[in-house]
Amino acid sequence: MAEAIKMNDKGLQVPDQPIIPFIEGDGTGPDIWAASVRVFDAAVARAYGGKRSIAWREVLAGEKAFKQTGNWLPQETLDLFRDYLVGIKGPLTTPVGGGIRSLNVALRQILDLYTCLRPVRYFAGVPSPVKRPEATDMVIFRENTEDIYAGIEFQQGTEDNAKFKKLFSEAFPALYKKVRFPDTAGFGVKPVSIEGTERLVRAAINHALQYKLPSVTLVHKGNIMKFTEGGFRDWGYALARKEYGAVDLDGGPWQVIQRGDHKLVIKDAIADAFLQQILTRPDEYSVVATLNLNGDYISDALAAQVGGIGIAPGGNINYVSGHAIFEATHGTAPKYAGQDKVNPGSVILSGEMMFRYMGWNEAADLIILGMERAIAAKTVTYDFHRMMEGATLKKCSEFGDEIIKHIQDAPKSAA
Ligand SMILES: NC(=O)C1=CN([C@@H]2O[C@H](COP(=O)(O)OP(=O)(O)OC[C@H]3O[C@@H](n4cnc5c(N)ncnc54)[C@H](OP(=O)(O)O)[C@@H]3O)[C@@H](O)[C@H]2O)C=CC1
Ligand SMILES: O=C(O)CCC(=O)C(=O)O
Ligand SMILES: [Mg+2]
Repeated sequence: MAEAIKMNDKGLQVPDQPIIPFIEGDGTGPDIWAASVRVFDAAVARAYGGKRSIAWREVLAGEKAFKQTGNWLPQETLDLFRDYLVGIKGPLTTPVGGGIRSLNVALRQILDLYTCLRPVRYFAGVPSPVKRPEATDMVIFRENTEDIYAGIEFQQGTEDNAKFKKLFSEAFPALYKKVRFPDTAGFGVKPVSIEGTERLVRAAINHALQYKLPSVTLVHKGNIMKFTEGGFRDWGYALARKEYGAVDLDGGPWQVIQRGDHKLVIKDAIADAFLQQILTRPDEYSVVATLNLNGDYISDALAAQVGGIGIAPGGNINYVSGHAIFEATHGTAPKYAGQDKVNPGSVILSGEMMFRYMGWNEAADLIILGMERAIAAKTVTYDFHRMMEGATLKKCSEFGDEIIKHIQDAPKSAA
């Protein structure tokens, strides 16, 4: 019988037939979802021989929701993600400038999915713009509910903007003088809190300790934004000391947490320098904990480094409530919509993360195996094909078929 995944004090409780809500997504989302769901079902069937299966439940958001219900993000969608705890989604469009605010960001904020977890690893054979792509092996923990992404903005020329300026100029005249062109300025507010920082940094340190990784780097622009990004750095270090017994390394500010023979270094880097060092010295970084906007930029940059956004997965997770929605790092790639062309790899690997989160490691391992073998055989979508010598071009659906073939051919021991 299909049932909901639950969370209790022992952790996530996953039945053999969990109901998993999914959003198809806008643009290339439907093509990608069609290929991905077949891979998920094939991996589960091969791993558990019918003992386990997923009861997929479509929920609406974005253009499809608007067409069918007149609402971009129906309440029912939020209710079902809340009730079923774990879900997966395709990308959703956000217009630039005016129009609706991001539905992707709204889902994260409404469900309080405070960590955007984006692992970045290299698959052998993937074409990359750097000389040693295998040296990049990082896990990004991007804060998902605060920062300039909170959407607190006052549009230039509006009544609210005028009201905000009046309050601001009266309360903080000296600061207001710093606004170079006050008459024509839009304003944004950047909230960054101790609680928001602590829960994100805690998730990053827990991950590094669980997998015995060498370092957690707090990435910020705290030299300029002292009380937001600087706060993030200071509160991160303070949390490591308070909750994990971190001690200063060579007089600080870097720290070390010792757990048996595992030495975890807590360090920090200023975001601009970090962005050049991930290219020049990627092996010096492992777990990265950062604020919302930095994390957005860093995710796409690191994805490109290991071969592109076509295989960049992610998950939005609340480790306390258990709620999680997995999704690709990329967007809707609208110019390719309906062409059965783009790489479904990011959503397929987001599903792999989802299975691992559910404790279905056998299905997750098979997805990795299928992906590795499809790439090694050079049967790839256009994004890899255009940079690979001697590759065979596959459509989005065909790349899914290739992965399924390798999953079904996998030796019993792999399943
Ligand atoms: N979480 C979400 O749902 C996200 C939604 N968005 C939204 O998506 C929309 C489009 O954003 P945009 O800035 O164009 O960024 P996109 O990530 O959608 O696309 C940018 C480029 O990345 C490449 N790309 C993206 N997806 C794939 C894929 N599956 N396989 C291969 N290549 C891929 C393509 O490169 P090339 O041209 O070289 O082929 C594409 O033109 C916007 O409305 C944005 O707000 C953006 C990010 C995340
Ligand atoms: O919500 C969007 O449209 C963009 C979000 C984004 O780029 C991201 O989460 O990486
Ligand atoms: Mg992004």
